[in-house]
Amino acid sequence: MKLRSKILEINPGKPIVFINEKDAKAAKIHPTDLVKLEIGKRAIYGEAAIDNVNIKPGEIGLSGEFLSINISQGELIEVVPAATPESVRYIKKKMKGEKLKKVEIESLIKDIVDRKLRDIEISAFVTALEIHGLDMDETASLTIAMAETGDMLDIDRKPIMDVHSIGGVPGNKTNMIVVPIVAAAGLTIPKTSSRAITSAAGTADVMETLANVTFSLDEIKRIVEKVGGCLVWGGALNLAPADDLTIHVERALSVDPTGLMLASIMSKKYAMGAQYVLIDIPTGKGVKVENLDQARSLAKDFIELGKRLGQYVEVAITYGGQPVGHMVGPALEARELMETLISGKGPGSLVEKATGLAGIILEMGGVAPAGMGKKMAREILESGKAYEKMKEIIEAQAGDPNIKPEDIPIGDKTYTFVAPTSGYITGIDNRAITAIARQAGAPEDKGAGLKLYVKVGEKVKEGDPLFTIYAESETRLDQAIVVARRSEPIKIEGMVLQRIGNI
Ligand SMILES: O=P(O)(O)OC[C@H]1O[C@H](OP(=O)(O)O)[C@H](O)[C@@H]1O
Ligand SMILES: O=c1cc[nH]c(=O)[nH]1
Repeated sequence: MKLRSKILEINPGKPIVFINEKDAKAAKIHPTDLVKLEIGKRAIYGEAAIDNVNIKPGEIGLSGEFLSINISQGELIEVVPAATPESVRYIKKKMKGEKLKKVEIESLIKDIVDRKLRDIEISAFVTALEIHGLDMDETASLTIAMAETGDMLDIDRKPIMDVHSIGGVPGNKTNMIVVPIVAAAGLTIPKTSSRAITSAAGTADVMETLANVTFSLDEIKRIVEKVGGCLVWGGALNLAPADDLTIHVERALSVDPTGLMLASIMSKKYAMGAQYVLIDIPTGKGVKVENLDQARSLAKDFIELGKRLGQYVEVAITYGGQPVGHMVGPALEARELMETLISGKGPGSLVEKATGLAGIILEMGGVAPAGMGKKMAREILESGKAYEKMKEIIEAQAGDPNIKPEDIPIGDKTYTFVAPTSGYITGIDNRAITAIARQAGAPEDKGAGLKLYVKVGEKVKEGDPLFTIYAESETRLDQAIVVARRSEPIKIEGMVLQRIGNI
């Protein structure tokens, strides 16, 4: 059936094809069906929705997501129901726990990128990976397929360094301090980040409170050639384009299957042309990797995958037993890291982790002698050189380089929890902290999150503040308070943990 295009000024987050019910019935198209649009020799795909208000018979409404495809207003388009993609069979194969072949993985990734697989099928794929995993051959095929379905950055500088955290720990704004330290030392570090997956703030969400994170590859190249580094959102570029489409589903489920995580991270590093990559694996209770054995095994996988991609990879297993620093949520984290960069001092956990990671990269890149990287990283931070470099990066990414931490807007609806009893902080529940911050609206509401006043091992008196929740709406604040009351985000105990007698 040929219908006339009507480009709509709406962006539902995925390509939606709106059809009048009369035409839908005639063409045998049902709501949520996959629809194929034939425009000359091109075929593109979207999900069907019925709209009798804005779309007349003979018209087809196309959501803003189709704009990049170069369709003009009023163009005649052949609209047909699409056949079920072959890759759905491969998803079912993985659901049964079978190994996928390279060609099957390539076909799956191509179908995700071409939008032939809808969120419902991608979600089944993510779930199958969460349950059955991928072996190293499958992971390598997935990584290369994810990278090669997109563009590759080609920067004429050597060496190209990169850093990536597997995430999972609340308040992990560390790489926003690592990147300016490394770039200030003269190394090139084109850092791409994803938005939050399981946490309340991905690095791209935090950076977005300070500058633009959405650039084309040419723009990234110009930024990196000018200032030596960047902090951009991987999903904005046509770089490993399947990554953001799968992350969108992972975020809703708050899962990050290991094989997909390896491919997601390493495909972005591969596409950016990184030669030396440092991977941060936060390890501890309530994060993605809970013990050292699991961390070492994952480290081996990253190193092996790097070898297959021609990259030199090192891994830092870092302490993830409680949040990094005191702030959780995009704007709050941005305030904390900018305060740290400006003063050269900050919470011990943040400064230790950032200078430790940056130090390893400085040694990998050959600008610091072995064993001296951390000291050099700390000097760069304390001397203000890292802050000066961050200002350059913010300016190159169209932000205000002179922004003050207190100018970064945070939620004005707040609620503070206080210690119900005196004692020592014996635990901070990472999962509960993330759940509270997300319920408060993070990462979408940039000002939402929470501020911790205490860390593990510290002493509190009854009535001392433990943490403040920040939200941008009363409703979100109330919901976050309920989540906080239901969980025990901060554990306080006296020095006597248990009394046992009469055994
Ligand atoms: O904690 P969750 O949300 O699961 O993980 C996602 C975060 O981890 C990585 O951090 P970085 O960019 O290396 O700093 C990703 O890019 C993203 O920002
Ligand atoms: O970029 C990232 C980070 C963690 N996990 C992923 O899947 N991707």
